[in-house]
Amino acid sequence: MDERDELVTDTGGIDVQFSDVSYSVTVWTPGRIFGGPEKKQILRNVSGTFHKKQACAIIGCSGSGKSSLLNFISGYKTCGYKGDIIINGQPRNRKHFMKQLSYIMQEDNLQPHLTVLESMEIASKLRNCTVQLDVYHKILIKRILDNLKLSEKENTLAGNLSGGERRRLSIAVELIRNPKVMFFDEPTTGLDVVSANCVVSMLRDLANCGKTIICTIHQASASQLQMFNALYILSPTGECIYRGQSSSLISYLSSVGLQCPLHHNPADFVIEVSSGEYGDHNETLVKYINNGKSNDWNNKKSIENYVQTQNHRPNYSQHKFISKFFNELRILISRTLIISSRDSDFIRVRIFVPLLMSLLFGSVYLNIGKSGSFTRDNVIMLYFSMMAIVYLSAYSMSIKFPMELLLMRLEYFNQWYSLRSYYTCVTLMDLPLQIISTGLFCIVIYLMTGQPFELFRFLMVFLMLIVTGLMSQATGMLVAILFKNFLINTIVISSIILPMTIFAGIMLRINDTPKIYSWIYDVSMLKHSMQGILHAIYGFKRSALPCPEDHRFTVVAINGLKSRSDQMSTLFTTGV
Ligand SMILES: Nc1ncnc2c1ncn2[C@@H]1O[C@H](COP(=O)(O)OP(=O)(O)OP(=O)(O)O)[C@@H](O)[C@H]1O
Repeated sequence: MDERDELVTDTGGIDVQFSDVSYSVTVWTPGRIFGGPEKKQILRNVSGTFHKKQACAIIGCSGSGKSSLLNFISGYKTCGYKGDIIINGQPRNRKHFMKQLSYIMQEDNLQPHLTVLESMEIASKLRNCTVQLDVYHKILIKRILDNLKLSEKENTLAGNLSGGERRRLSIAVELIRNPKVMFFDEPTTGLDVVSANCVVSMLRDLANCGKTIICTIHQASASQLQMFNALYILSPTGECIYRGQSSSLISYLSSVGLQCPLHHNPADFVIEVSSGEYGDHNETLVKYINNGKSNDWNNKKSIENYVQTQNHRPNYSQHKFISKFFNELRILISRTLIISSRDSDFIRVRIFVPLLMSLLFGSVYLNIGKSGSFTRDNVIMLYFSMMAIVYLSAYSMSIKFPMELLLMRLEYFNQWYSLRSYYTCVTLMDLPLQIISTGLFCIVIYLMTGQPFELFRFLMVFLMLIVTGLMSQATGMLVAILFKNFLINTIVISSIILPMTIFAGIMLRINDTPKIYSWIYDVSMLKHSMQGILHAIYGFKRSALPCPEDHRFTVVAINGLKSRSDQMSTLFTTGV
């Protein structure tokens, strides 16, 4: 079978079954004397099945646990959950299942600085692991855009699309991968009725193509409700009060004595019932549907009908996802280059802020390095220059990275690329920026403050600053990954760097440090960087610096001294 045949052949759908799913979280209760954690049950032993070729909506009032259920079934979250997930009759293999699903969340998984067509092409390149798309894949992209009514917006930036168009583009980029199961978290929230109807009708079309569509809906109109094949309704206490066909909902409620008023939206009515507006019926309903285990209201016949109509619907491809590191890397790098060329504010700040800082330092400490009488000030200037690089590098990464982390998490969860390719791309793409900004900073400082005019000394100082900057960036990235929050990142970064400034050998002399802390000097990157910079400036048999008579010390090159510690202590203890 050639690739084209494979792309138009439906390889069978997926039934997703879950049983006795519970989810509890730890909450802090202020009512208790000293507060303290308490377990709050969000989902209570719910069960059910989402069938292939069906679009199923999970509905319920706000906070009933719809997103929590979706997160667990998709495998996006597992912590705090109990229960079994069965895929086509077999226990779920999460890794394997992830390759067959797409999760489209409320937040767009879109790069705002890419056009609609670019977003589709990059998604297709990553999916096919190719840097060049062939005619067939271009046609496939056109077909998906036509189906989702986005063809006219091909050249519009994703960030400039309307809410409904963005939602449709989020779905379009995922369709490139042709997943068998698609999860949507509130795809209609924030859309007007027409756009919401358009999205729901598209979900139904996708189900008719053979996919399993599972989505949470916050507020559904009666007409939208009818477009779904099946409904799964949660009570405010996280139990199932209905599971079955959307068309059977009214009969189901009647069978327990609840008459939906004429002209009343059944979705609104069932939510009102679950909230207790017509008395407490939840217990009866949960028992009646056996907390989702009962299959009585699911009409299999209607499912078969959709199977028969699927050939008349657009068919999205099934293709093996083969991840090739270098191709992924090339595609990610080209994507980053396009985005950077359109969003250059961050790059400009990264280059111009260090440049301005170096001009300020340079003008304050003008030609200070030429005179032996200012050696101490020169050492302090070099120390502050290094600290400027440390702070700029650590903060730039810790603040920029969390912004990308959410998108990366979604793309990675949806199997767009491997983490290895992503992190390699981030590091490689930032390296030239780091080199340029540190290079400009170093050139200005070095020349303005009158450091020795020797290329090898300059290159050594430059290298020390680059290495220190990269280490600070790595620290910033680590903190960003661990805490994922700008405010916490800022505090944590400060509390890591500030104590390190003490152990750089400048603020506190090594010999004066209590023995218990002396090991910190061995692991302090600032101390090693500072030592390297001072060696570059004053070491390597540098001749004596001119020093006026009235100064007590004539500064000599320290290279002649026997050991590194002698050199350092000479520098610091002579008051230089
Ligand atoms: N990690 C958590 N810690 C504390 N509470 C949580 C946590 N995760 C979820 N919850 C709580 O669980 C309840 C269900 O959350 P969930 O997002 O699943 O509801 P939902 O039905 O999707 O709500 P909505 O329709 O408003 O989006 C909410 O009350 C939420 O505050």
